[in-house]
Amino acid sequence: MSASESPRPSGADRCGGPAALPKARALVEALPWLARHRGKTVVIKFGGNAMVDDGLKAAFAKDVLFLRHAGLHPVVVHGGGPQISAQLRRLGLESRFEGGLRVTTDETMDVVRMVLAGQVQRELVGLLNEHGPHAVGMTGEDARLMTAVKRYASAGGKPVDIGRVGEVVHVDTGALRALIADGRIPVISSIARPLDDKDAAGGGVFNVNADTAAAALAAALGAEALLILTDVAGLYANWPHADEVIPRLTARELTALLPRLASGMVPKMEGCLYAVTNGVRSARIVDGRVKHSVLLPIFTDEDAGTVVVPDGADGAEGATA
Ligand SMILES: Nc1ncnc2c1ncn2[C@@H]1O[C@H](COP(=O)(O)OP(=O)(O)O)[C@@H](O)[C@H]1O
Ligand SMILES: CC(=O)N[C@@H](CCC(=O)OP(=O)(O)O)C(=O)O
Repeated sequence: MSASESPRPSGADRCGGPAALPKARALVEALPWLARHRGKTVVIKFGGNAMVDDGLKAAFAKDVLFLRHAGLHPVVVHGGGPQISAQLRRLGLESRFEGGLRVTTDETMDVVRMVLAGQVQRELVGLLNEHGPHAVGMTGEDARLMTAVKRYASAGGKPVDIGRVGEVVHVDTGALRALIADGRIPVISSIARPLDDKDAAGGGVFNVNADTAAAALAAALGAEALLILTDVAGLYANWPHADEVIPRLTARELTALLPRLASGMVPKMEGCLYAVTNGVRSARIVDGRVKHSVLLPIFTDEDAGTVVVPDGADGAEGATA
């Protein structure tokens, strides 16, 4: 059939047919959220466990770019625990954790820095920059972004020395804000510069848990939201029974729950609590195994994972990312 003989398409066909309607509806539904979040900063922590699949990584990069093109300012903080452990294994070195924190010798720290800044961060920057000159990688060492003091783990109420593990005590957002203002997407590795010259001797740095780093950055930036992507659907009420995800917690409710939580979730929920008690409007644990899990809580009023809100926040759930 020649073009002149083609039947005249119906109105619906010309618009992509009835199958396209849900797409159009989704776009229209996103409109109020687009207006609401425009110009706001969102810190997204991409956990090492959610980062094991290439398809998920590519989808994550697209989501982050979508946020950027929708006028938000995404800041990515990445993990890499499993990737560090794999590299240590290859080198014949052991991985040991105390209270969810890696025991970090000087030798371990070299591997942590190499894997986080040299491998995981590079890969994410590369994926984001496949679509344009958007992403810039940094560690907490760059422009003194994060300064830390030595952190101890706790066992039976006693402090345990876990080596070169740091607790962020100061964030200098200058370079980060300049990148954001320039429309770039910062991709940050959780390594910090020591406050004390003695810890910094010989170029020493600290290994910071990536959830903790993301929370410190979200608070320092006055972010609208902190999203933590991990490998579970949210915070389960009766762990290890993965039956019921807690949809929403206030800061006070989370404070009461924290002493009963198991290790993987402790730095995440502590980070959420820190963020919402230091100016961030909402902090959410999201299932990073689900493609486009970043977009749903920001652009729809779908319940996703577990959201933590400051005490006294109204019930307007969709208003929180
Ligand atoms: N109450 C809970 N709800 C959900 N997951 C929990 C809970 N308590 C402990 N976990 C564990 O925390 C893990 C997530 O933390 P982690 O392994 O450090 O992930 P990531 O690499 O994303 O930081 C989950 O896979 C789960 O095994
Ligand atoms: C002190 C400490 O434990 N640091 C972490 C840093 C990476 C991290 O936090 O990665 P995930 O988010 O993937 O767990 C580590 O060495 O594994």
